[in-house]
Amino acid sequence: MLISKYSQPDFDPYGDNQRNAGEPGPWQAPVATAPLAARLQLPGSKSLTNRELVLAALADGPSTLRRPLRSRDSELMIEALRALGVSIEAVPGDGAYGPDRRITPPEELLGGTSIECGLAGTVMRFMPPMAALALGPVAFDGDEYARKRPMRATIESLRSLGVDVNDDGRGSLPFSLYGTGRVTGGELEIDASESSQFVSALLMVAPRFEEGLLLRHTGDRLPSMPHIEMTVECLRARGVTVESPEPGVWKVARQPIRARDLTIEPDLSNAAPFLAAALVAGGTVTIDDWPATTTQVGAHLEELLPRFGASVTRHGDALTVDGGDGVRGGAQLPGVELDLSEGGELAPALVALAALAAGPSRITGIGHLRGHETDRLAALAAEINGLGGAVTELEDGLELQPRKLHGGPWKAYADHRMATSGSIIGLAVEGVAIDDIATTSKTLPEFPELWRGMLSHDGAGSDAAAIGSV
Ligand SMILES: O=C(O)C1=C[C@@H](OP(=O)(O)O)[C@@H](O)[C@H](O)C1
Ligand SMILES: C=C(OP(=O)(O)O)C(=O)O
Repeated sequence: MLISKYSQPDFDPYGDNQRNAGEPGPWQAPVATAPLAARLQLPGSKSLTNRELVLAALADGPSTLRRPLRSRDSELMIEALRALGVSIEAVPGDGAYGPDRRITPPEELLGGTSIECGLAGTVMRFMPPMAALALGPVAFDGDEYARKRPMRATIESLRSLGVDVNDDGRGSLPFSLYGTGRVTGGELEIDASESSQFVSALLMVAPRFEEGLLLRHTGDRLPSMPHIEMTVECLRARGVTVESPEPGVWKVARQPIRARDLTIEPDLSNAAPFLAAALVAGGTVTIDDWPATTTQVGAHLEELLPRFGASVTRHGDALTVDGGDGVRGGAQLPGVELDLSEGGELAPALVALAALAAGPSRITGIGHLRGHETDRLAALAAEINGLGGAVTELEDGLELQPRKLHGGPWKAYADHRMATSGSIIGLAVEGVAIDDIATTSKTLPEFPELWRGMLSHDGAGSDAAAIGSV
């Protein structure tokens, strides 16, 4: 299978975020030495950026995305769409984190190409149904671990829709399909219990199927429902009618997807480690441009962080988390019982807090995290236990007993959220050495500098200054 090397003419995700932020060896997670008084502006949402790129590419005219995310996952999506003939230009914007994007759909999507998915779930799940609308063969592959992420629902659903898919039967990357320029659509049953992205992917292209789509999820659970609601909202904002006659069933008729100019919200899931930091270091962390209403699951942090003792307030469009004295200042975080089936993406940050808590915790509903960038349940248990923790893996979650942690190596497993999870623990535990902080470039290449910036705006003298201001 021909797979092009990951390349971006106008962006080097590792440029100013060299492996371990320019430091030789592992990245020494900085310890908090004073309460925080930090204010941050975060780059755009990965989930919104990659949905809007896809929808813009399928729309009835050009769209502009303002303040889109610029990270490995979004650049992989841009390259994937370009490979199918979509024109995506960088246009000047007001963002500190990169240019805006003008997306012009082609007359006809073209195959005869290969798509590099990296480790991006959104690319490996969203692109194949779209590629089925292209004319010609399209091959898909990704990073080593990407070949372990579940893809069976994608492969089987395309086959059920009559698409010619070539794979080795393992239900994972690599595989290829042969697009004929059209998909009939109609009724389809899928088991999306391993990832909501299977549903989102089909709903986004369904308006372009000849007969639309009546999609029924057959599995016994469906994780990350807010991400499906996000997909439905993005479609509705482009004039597409999506009906859900009953839970787990969606109906989309053939109809145009409208072109649209829009501003991408900041990534609220990437806000999680920064907001969690207030509970560890003590003091306050404020995130600017927090949307008044949003489909992003990061909005649940407003209810989740108070479970660990934080107080959360909003002033205009800023959200502030006050962590009081913080673990550093002697605060005892309570243990928690959480079902995170809706917000698995938030689990690595919240598990880090639970590992620093004074009481036991049980975090469940996240069995599907075994199919994320790495097996996050195994990875979190191994790394926290390596620092002296007492974490037990459950079938669908983790149980944590309170322990005093010590410093030591922390493996990121090429998982951005493992890297940021270790950074949270490192705020309170001296000597946490993260092997690959550069892996944060998957969704937040600026993480190391924003993290250090947050710590330099502490309550010990400096004013709460904006970090990453636009
Ligand atoms: O559609 C999306 O943008 C996402 C859906 C979720 O995937 P899962 O349903 O596989 O958890 C989430 O965890 C992932 O980070 C992004
Ligand atoms: C699961 C995640 O990513 P992906 O979009 O690659 O599935 C994540 O960002 O937590």
